[in-house]
Amino acid sequence: MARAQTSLSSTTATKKRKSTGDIDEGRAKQAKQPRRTLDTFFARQVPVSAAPDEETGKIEHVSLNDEQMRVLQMVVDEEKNVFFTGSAGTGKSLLLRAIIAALRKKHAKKPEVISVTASTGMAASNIGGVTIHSWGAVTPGMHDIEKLISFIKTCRPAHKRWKDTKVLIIDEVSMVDGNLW
Ligand SMILES: Nc1ncnc2c1ncn2[C@@H]1O[C@H](COP(=O)(O)OP(=O)(O)OP(=O)(O)O)[C@@H](O)[C@H]1O
Repeated sequence: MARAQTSLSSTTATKKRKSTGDIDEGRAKQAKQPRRTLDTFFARQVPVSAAPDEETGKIEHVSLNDEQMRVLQMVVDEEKNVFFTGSAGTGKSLLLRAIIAALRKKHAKKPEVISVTASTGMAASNIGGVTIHSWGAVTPGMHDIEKLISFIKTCRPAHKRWKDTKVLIIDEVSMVDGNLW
């Protein structure tokens, strides 16, 4: 329900912006800001990496809810293998951006240990990453794992990425071939 309202208001804002200019542009900007409740006002703020359509370099700070914060801790502090999912609009993308920001901060001296990928180009561009296939020289449809590994070894940049990476993020992982992962 909340998600439906969010997309409805942003669609309306876009239409209005075309016809009436500055005032509605301001409203559209306001609508994009997350709402702050009393609880979130006192909660710990964490940085999130900027969404690709936002100004570059801008670091936004948000208050994660308890569940989001727990997942962030499991990934960043406890270094666990985590699969998180949820219904539309439950805050997965925002959490992922917070995780990426926290990992980049933690591994600031060795940025190559973090790889940000997704199963599709669209999902990858939303988090400032690349497709898992181009990142890892993974040939779609190649089901023979031994062959695939031999192929990856011939592709030096991809092979290096596989070896250097300590944290591999895959957004929309459910769309990745189940034989591979
Ligand atoms: N902790 C939070 N504080 C404030 N706003 C939040 C928080 N978590 C999520 N939101 C807001 O809720 C909206 C939906 O979040 P988000 O896009 O991350 O959900 P999602 O689960 O990725 O949705 P979808 O599956 O549809 O892509 C966004 O506007 C986001 O800014």
